Amino acid sequence: MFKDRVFIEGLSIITTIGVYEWEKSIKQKLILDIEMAWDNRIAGLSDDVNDCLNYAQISQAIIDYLQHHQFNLIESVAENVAALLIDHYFTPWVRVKVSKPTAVASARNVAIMIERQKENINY
Ligand SMILES: Nc1nc2c(c(=O)[nH]1)N=C([C@H](O)[C@@H](O)CO)CN2
Repeated sequence: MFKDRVFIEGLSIITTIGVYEWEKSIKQKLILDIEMAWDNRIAGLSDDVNDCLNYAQISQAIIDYLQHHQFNLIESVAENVAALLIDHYFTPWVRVKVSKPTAVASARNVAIMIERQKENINY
């Protein structure tokens, strides 16, 4: 099985997110942890940034996307980010964890996680 990965861990984004009415007029912090399948051999041999899955470019794209879209559920955030990574950055498999650390006062964190893959590819 193909094992190479690119990670983005602890990506912090301030955005409008939440189910309740009072949440729709404020901004809250989300933390994203992302794991993307990618063949790192080409970039590892060429040492050329154009050959890699560029975590800096992708981080900025996710920040821009979430600052311009509003969701109720963190599940929807994860689903849309996974689709962005598969459809626009061509990663064949992703794991996306979305944390909303300030959502439950008595919990250190709450989060959901999904794994998605490009259709017809098994990872
Ligand atoms: N599984 C989820 N449960 C809840 C969510 C969510 O996005 N996913 N959201 C809320 C509210 O927005 C909450 O964060 C307000 O504190 C409740 N449960």
